[in-house]
Amino acid sequence: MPTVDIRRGRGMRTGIATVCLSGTLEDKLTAAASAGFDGVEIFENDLIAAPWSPGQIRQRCLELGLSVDLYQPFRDFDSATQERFAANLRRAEHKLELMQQLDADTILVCSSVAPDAAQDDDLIAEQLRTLADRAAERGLRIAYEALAWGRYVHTYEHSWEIVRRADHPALGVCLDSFHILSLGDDPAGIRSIPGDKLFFLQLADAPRLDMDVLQWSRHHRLFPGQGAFDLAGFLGHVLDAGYRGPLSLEVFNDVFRQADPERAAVDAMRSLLTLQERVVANRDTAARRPASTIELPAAPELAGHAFTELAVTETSGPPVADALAKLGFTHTGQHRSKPVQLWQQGEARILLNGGGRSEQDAAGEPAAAVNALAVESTDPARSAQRAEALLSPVLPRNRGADEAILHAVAAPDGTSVFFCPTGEHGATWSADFTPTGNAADTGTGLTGTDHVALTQPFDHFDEAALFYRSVLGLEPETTAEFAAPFGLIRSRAVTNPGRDVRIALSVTVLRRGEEWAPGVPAPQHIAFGTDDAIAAARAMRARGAPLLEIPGNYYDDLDARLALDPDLLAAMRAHNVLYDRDEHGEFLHFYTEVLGSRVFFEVVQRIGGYSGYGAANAPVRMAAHRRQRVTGSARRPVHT
Ligand SMILES: O=C(O)c1ccc(O)c(O)c1
Ligand SMILES: [Mg+2]
Repeated sequence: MPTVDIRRGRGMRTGIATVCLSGTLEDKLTAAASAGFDGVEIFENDLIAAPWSPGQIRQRCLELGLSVDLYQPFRDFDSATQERFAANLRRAEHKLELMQQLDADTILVCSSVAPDAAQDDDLIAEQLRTLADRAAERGLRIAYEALAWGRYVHTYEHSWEIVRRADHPALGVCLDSFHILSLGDDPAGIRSIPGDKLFFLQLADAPRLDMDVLQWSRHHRLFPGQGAFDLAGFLGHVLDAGYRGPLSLEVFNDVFRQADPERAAVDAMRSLLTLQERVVANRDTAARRPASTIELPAAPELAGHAFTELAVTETSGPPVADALAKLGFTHTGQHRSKPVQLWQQGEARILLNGGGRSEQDAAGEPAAAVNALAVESTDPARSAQRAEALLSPVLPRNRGADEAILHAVAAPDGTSVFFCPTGEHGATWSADFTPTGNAADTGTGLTGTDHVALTQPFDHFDEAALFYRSVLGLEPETTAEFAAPFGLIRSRAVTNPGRDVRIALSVTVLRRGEEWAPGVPAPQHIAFGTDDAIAAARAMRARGAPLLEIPGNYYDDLDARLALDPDLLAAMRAHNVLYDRDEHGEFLHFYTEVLGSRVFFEVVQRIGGYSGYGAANAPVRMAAHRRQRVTGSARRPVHT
């Protein structure tokens, strides 16, 4: 059996197509190398636009430690007409010559989409055999790929049938997970292709979209683990068939094309590391594992939100503290060495860190933002080791003597993620706080933290979803998309199996312009759980909490749609409580106004098995927050 390279202890050889990354060829190669890829697929357009000769590109790749695993694509090769075929063969000779200078031994020929594509298996096989002969003379190989929108050949079964008929040692197939999984083809059939005929493997995930497959492929591909395809199952079949080439990513994505290539390459590498881990986990016996497996520290089980930390300033701190008091929290502790307050109610804990730097945001609002979220881990040190193995920045801690060691990493949006031990809090981080001696408030019925919701930077939404999935071992829930007052929003939550850690990520679907950008920029919120939302709203209102007012139209529509119990509807209307339900249960929730630049709180009551986030109500909330910004705090009088 051919051996598999093991470089840097990272399992199978990895590769990335230059088309995945933004920038010029130089930017792309540097980014691929610094993220630790072994090789690249060079896209023809990137080479044509590069100032270097193919020989110089080869030299640059050598310096960077990258092999050129594939040159691609060669389009519309086969042809029903003799003249066209002769011209294509001439074009191919030029490219084979170039590949020798580039030191790339395999070229990807994709199935024809041309109007004059041959529609005869024997003819295509014969033409490919001719090409394979020419390649073999130079010691090169042809990998034939079925594009999902190929004119005649569009399935991997068909591409293999043609390769089989051609029966040439320099001709094999290129499998691309997107083309196969997008059409709903069963990848199990790959197992019947001889491994030495699998010349190349391209991996891409994608969200499930009901759209033209070419548009889907060219704009919406994602790195493995970011979309809806079962890439681990797919790769399992390919490895079982005996494929021993690199795992190479080929992702066409409009956002990645604009994003920082260094970061995108790290995101890409993280996806391949996690994919290999999942393939190994799918195997029941060691004998069936890939010859070189990666060893990642397994993700320890998580057991709830320990605390969430807000960075506030001298201006934003006092109103946030005042709001917490009116929500029924007690200031129970003061950090021994830092300007940090601990506020608590039930198992809900908020740290107010007065070390926030910027005094104001662009709109003149005093800065207040989530800067850390802390989850309980059954093995915090291993959580941090895993994060590091998955290329996440591990954060240094400047801690005072005797203070708890907290393991922390930076999430893609810069939020610190702390891993705290489970169980008795006194023994660990909370021991860093001196009790204030404040008597615990009777509270307003909040039990703990239900979720933390963070708007992601436009360029990093899919990266963030993969980060929480791979690094923390959380599972993504369904993606929701809704039209909000200031643009389309996409949201996706990740959660642990016990659903006591929930992080809700959202992003604008199109990049926001500068001209019209009202509303709350990049809002963040912390949602607390309760067993009685109406009672909590009533109690908070009585204390003067800055609760968000919801328009009457919303309740009229709820009544029309759902015919709720009139007393419940009246209570929700009186207390600005919103409602949602699904086949599993019901959801009552309400919000505070925005406090400072971007943060607010939510209170949620889950009834039955409801596990969503009331996404349908988010546009109403956003409009209400905008109104609050425009009119100032215009609350209705207190009803108790
Ligand atoms: O979209 C394309 O044209 C295209 C080109 C080369 C590929 O390998 C591919 O999967 C798609
Ligand atoms: Mg492809």
